Amino acid sequence: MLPLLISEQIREGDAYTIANEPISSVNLMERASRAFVGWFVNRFPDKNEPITFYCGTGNNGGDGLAIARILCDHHYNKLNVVIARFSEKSSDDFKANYERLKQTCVTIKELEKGTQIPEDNSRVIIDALLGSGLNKPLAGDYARLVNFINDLDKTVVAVDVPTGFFSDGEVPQNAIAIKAGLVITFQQPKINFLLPESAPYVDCWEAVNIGISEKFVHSLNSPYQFVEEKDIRQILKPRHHFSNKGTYGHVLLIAGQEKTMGAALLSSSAAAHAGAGLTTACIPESGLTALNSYLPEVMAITRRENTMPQIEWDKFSTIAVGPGLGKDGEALALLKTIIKNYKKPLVIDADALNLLAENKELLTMLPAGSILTPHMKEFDRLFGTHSNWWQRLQTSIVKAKELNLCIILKNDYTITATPAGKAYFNSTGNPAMASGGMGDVLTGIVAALLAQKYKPADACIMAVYIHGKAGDELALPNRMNVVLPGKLITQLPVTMAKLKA
Ligand SMILES: NC(=O)C1=CN([C@@H]2O[C@H](COP(=O)(O)OP(=O)(O)OC[C@H]3O[C@@H](n4cnc5c(N)ncnc54)[C@H](OP(=O)(O)O)[C@@H]3O)[C@@H](O)[C@H]2O)[C@@H](O)CC1
Ligand SMILES: [K+]
Repeated sequence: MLPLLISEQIREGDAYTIANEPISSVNLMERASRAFVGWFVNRFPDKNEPITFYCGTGNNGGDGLAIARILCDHHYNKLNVVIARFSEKSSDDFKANYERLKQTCVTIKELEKGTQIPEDNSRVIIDALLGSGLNKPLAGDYARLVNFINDLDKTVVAVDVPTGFFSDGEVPQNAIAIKAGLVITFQQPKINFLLPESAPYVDCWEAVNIGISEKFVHSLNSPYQFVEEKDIRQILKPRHHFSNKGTYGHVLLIAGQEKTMGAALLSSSAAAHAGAGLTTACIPESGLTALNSYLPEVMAITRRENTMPQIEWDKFSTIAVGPGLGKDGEALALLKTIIKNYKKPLVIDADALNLLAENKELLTMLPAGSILTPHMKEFDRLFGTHSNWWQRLQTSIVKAKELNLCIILKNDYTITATPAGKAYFNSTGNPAMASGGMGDVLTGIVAALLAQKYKPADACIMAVYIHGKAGDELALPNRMNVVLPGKLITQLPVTMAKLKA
């Protein structure tokens, strides 16, 4: 896992690396700037393209000056630097890089407080005004310059963080900040890049390694973690010879109503495709023909109106409840019966989450290690309204701990909060997956992995990753606009096999 740090910890990591590698501060800046350039030259290979750098006088500005010099060494020949002298202070590494840049043929302009901003005819803009040192919203000259740059409507590449955008903590609504087409960020994505508030400011980002001490970073034991493919490869177990269907557990999905049988079919199919040894669906009697024809692999327990279904609780390795279940009195009675009789972790999704939201006392009665899979609205119904995602992130951590549950908060970079107080950000998935039924598929995968004896936190992290990865494998190479859930399900065995290879 890649630990994600808040800006104060990022500064500590820089300082630790400087003191213990050891490396001088200006050489660390040089390393960061070279890492930036390494990525930049691949994306912007045209050396005749006019590029303007807007640099502040702190270390972010110092990076900007160093990047301009290094690009000049690479024979980029239309480089202009504008230094925003809005503060009396300048950092030592800024000063050192200013002296170095003066030795090159890069044009340097100085922009004083309150003076007119010069015309800009560049094609590409590098934003190196402010980085992770931001400590208040932009105002005055900074705000004026940032609005000017945004109005130019050019391709903007931000160094480390778009100027004015807070790396962590609550992002003020309508904040004035650079709208970057690309952010080349140092060492780790900043936590707020992974939350929806970043959408207007960060079109895409790339994290480049600058050699910050990994030992130190891990010692901070950050609650925020970024899940990468290597982490999933480590957890995923191979299927062995001489194993049989019993080895991989029995999932029971309690789902569907007459008009929402699709949700039951998708979640059951996903469980079977994600490797559950046996899958049973508890569905309304009217859905039996659909189940038998669509999914001959899946067994059925049928539900009749005003009758509680007969369930042999001990038979099942895990139970998932909710997709298409409805929120009527019968659904509530069924949910209560499940909670009363079943003592292993449950997976709770969709309508079952809304039933919990309306009957909050049930939340504290769920078996330890149970998994909730809310999207934003379901999350707020359960835990109260939130005005931003930073708050939601904090609540997910607090509630997962307090209730001894895992919470999968669905979004781009879906967050899994665990009872151990961690929040894992997923790194797979794409907008083509924004389609009805995708959540039902995820529920089926989570249940299948629980049945295969993965610990609840691992089952969540893996399911979310695999779900997104299957969507990426379908959508990205084929440039698909939409990936339908049924299609994604058939990709699951392929994706899982690749991850085990
Ligand atoms: N440390 C390292 O070794 C490495 C660092 N690296 C680079 O350093 C960057 C962080 O640099 P930084 O700490 O100097 O802060 P930076 O973002 O340039 O801001 C400068 C100053 O601006 C001020 N300020 C804040 N908010 C403001 C506002 N709203 N309006 C006006 N002023 C405002 C505030 O000063 P203050 O107001 O507190 O006096 C702040 O100190 C990081 O993003 C990365 O690019 C890399 O080279 C890797 C190695
Ligand atoms: K910046």
